Amino acid sequence: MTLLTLEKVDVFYRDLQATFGVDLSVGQGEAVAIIGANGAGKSTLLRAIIGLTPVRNGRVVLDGRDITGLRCDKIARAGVALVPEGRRLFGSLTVEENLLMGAARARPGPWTLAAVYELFPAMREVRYSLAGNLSGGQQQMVSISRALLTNPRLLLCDELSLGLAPTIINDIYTCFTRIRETGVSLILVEQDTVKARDVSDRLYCLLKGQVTLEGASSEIRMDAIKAAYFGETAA
Ligand SMILES: Nc1ncnc2c1ncn2[C@@H]1O[C@H](COP(=O)(O)OP(=O)(O)OP(=O)(O)O)[C@@H](O)[C@H]1O
Repeated sequence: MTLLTLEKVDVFYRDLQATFGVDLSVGQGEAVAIIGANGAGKSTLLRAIIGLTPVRNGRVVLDGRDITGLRCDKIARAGVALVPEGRRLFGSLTVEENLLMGAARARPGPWTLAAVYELFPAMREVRYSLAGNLSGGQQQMVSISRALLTNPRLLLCDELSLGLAPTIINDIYTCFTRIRETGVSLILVEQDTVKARDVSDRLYCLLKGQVTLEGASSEIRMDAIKAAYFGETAA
C-alpha cells in the first residue's frame, strides 16, 4: 500500500524553480533513497513534504489525504518527521531536553525515551551532557531519536552521513533495521550513492530538480546511477 505520493510537484524559491514536476511514491514500510548532486533539489523535496517550503504546483498526498499546503505542525501531527541536514539540535540544552522536545505532543506509538536509549545505548550515557558538546555521530543519534519520539509513520532523513566517519555512518544505518521493524517508512536523502542503494528498497535520482532515474535499488546498476546523477547517457 502507498503511504506517500508526490504528484507533479513544482517548488520555487521566488522566481527560481527548484523542482520540476516531481512524481515520487513511498510504500507502507518502504525505504526510499533520493540521490543527486549538490543543488539537485533533494532537501527542497523533503522540506516540501513536511510543509517547510510551499508547493506551488502539484500535490502531496499522505495515506490518501491531500496534505499540500498544510502547516508543518499539522503535517507532523499526521505522522511525518524530519531529521534535518546539519542535525539542528539546541546546543545549550542537554541531550534529554532535546529528546523531550520530540516527545512533546507526540503521536502514540512504540518510540519512547526508553526505546531510543535502547536503540542508541551510547546516548543514554551522555543524556545529561549539553548537545553542543557531543561528537557529530552522537549528535546525529540525538537528532534521529528526537524525530522518532514523535512516532512518525514516515521519517525523512537529510544526509545522515554528512561529515561523519565511515564506521559511525555504518553504526547509524545499522540501527535503521530496528527502526524499520516498527513499521516506519523512510525517505533517505544521501550523497553517498553506494550507501543509498544498499540501505533502500527503491531509489530516485534527481538532476537539476527533475527525476532522472527511478527503480528497485537491488536492480539499478551503478553505471545507470552515474549517468542519471551527471546527466549522461548510460552505456
Ligand atoms: N532558501 C533558498 N532560497 C533560494 N534558493 C534556494 C534555497 N534553498 C535551496 N535553494 C536552491 O534550490 C536548489 C535546490 O537546492 P537543495 O538544497 O534542495 O538541493 P540539494 O539537492 O539538497 O543539495 P545539497 O546536497 O547541497 O543540500 C538549488 O539551486 C539551491 O541553490
